[in-house]
Amino acid sequence: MSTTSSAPVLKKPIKISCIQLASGADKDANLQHAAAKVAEAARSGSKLVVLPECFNSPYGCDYFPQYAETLLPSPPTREQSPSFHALSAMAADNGVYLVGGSIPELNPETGKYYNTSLTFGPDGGLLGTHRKVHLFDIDIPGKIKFKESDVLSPGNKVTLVELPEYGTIAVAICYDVRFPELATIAARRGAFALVYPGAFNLTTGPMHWRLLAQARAVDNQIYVALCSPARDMGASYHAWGHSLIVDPLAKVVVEADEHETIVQGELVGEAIAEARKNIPLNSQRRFDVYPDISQGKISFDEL
Ligand SMILES: NC(=O)CC(=O)C(=O)O
Repeated sequence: MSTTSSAPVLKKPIKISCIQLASGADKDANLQHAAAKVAEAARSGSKLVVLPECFNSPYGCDYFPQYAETLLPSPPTREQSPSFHALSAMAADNGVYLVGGSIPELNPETGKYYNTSLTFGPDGGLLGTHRKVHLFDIDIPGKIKFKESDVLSPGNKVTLVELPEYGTIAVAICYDVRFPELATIAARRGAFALVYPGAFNLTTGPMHWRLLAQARAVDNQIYVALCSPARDMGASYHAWGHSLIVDPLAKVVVEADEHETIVQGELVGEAIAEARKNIPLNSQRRFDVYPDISQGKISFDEL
């Protein structure tokens, strides 16, 4: 049988905002627009703000090299990464934790590109970096073919980010949501929320976007937030939108349509505790029958 931690995973309520940002090809304009929206979310009381995958560029393999920024050595200069500095300022100016969507990254030493999410604290300091672990390589004939691995390299860590007054969140990106192991490891290591900047599309979005958010929530009895770009039918990739927040019982708290908007919810520790008390999965696991995947050799980006 398993052991259960009785420690609260969320110390006090926190309001989260997922900004379903409308962005285009102009990076500077995207950064300015994101800053205005983060300020709007903060004014409404959110202390945890999330931006979408590739929030400052179009999404697609053709765009990654063109928009890539250099993040290492950290901190990068403004010339190396204008987005790093813009995100740090958005967090500090508004006193919020900011999961800064994702940006294309170039590691100049290896020449490899990544899809990378940066999380900043209310003082503007970098708290965590997640490189998309599972690359979006799919081929659904007649519908969508996408091969991130043509350009990108995968990250190799589970990313847990500590928000000192609140607890720990896990950050991963889009396709990562399809892999329950990563979510379960993060939850068993104490995360109160799984936060995924993501950009599903008009084929996979209606099939799986909400389902996957609810699946990760019900598996792990914690909150799940998915933050998409707004849909732009003039872009080469048509994002599904539908940013949403799901509670620890897998109920959809709020879900957007496809247009630019901010979806918000209050995350409370009692909801996690109650879900886990009423349906006590954590004390019923059978690690004598199957292994505990949260133990053993795991690569963490844990700050
Ligand atoms: N864009 C992604 O990374 C993933 C996606 O669209 C899907 O899994 O579907």
